[in-house]
Amino acid sequence: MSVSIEIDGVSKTYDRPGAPPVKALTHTDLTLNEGEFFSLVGPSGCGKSTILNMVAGLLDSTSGSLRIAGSPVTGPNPSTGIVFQKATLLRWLTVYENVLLPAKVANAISTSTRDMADHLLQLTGLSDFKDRYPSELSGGMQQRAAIVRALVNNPTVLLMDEPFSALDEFTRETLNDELLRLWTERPKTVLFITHNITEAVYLSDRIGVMNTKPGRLKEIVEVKLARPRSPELRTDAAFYDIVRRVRGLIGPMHEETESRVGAA
Ligand SMILES: Nc1ncnc2c1ncn2[C@@H]1O[C@H](COP(=O)(O)OP(=O)(O)OP(=O)(O)O)[C@@H](O)[C@H]1O
Repeated sequence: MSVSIEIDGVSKTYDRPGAPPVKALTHTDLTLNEGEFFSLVGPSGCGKSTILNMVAGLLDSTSGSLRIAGSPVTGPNPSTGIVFQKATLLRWLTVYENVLLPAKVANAISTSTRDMADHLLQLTGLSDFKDRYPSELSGGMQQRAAIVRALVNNPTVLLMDEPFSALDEFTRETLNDELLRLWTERPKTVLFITHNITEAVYLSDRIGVMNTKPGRLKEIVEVKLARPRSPELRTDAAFYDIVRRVRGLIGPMHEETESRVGAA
């Protein structure tokens, strides 16, 4: 199995003018294999987004190195797709124009890009909405469009920072299944951040459990559950064993974080 993302001795301290620096992440080593679905969970402020933003090339590390497919991360990379908690669609563009935007910016719109956009819009049930504007879509539909936009260039790496946390439980579970379908159809390495432990277990091959003060990777839990996964899995005893294990590793602080996020 080839290595996809390498995080090697990475730490991050945020310098703040006129205020003490914030040590967000201590020495962290993590390797993701090609095609792996890997989630990061942990209490608020443990450095999950900091790791994702460094892998995305949006943030420099203070020390250590990050590589994707063997090449150092030096900035945003067209072969890395990113989905954030908010869909960040441009409100003056239609859904179709939004999903084609990264290809347009990269000057790479071709028949195959359009075919890919059409295919992904169909897979996510958005075909009939492609000429609508973001404000005409529900939150779940907007997030589907953001996922299609991230996948249109067929990136080798997909980074997702709490992509479903603003959605209701039913929509979240539906999108979990859609995401797994898309990932199975075109395998890619996924780094996924969530506060929802059942979501992490349902989606992932492995889960990195982080701790705070200072932010660090505490343990990696393997999710040895067969694929393809389907909703019944959520009531399976083996599934719940893993959920309990991850919850136990995070500790009681997480209950507070989960309810805060749930209430948001
Ligand atoms: N630009 C910044 N300047 C200063 N401190 C920052 C900055 N960004 C993040 N931090 C701090 O770094 C630490 C890690 O933040 P980060 O957002 O990576 O955590 P997280 O685990 O993703 O949190 P959450 O689950 O709440 O999104 C926190 O203490 C946060 O306050």
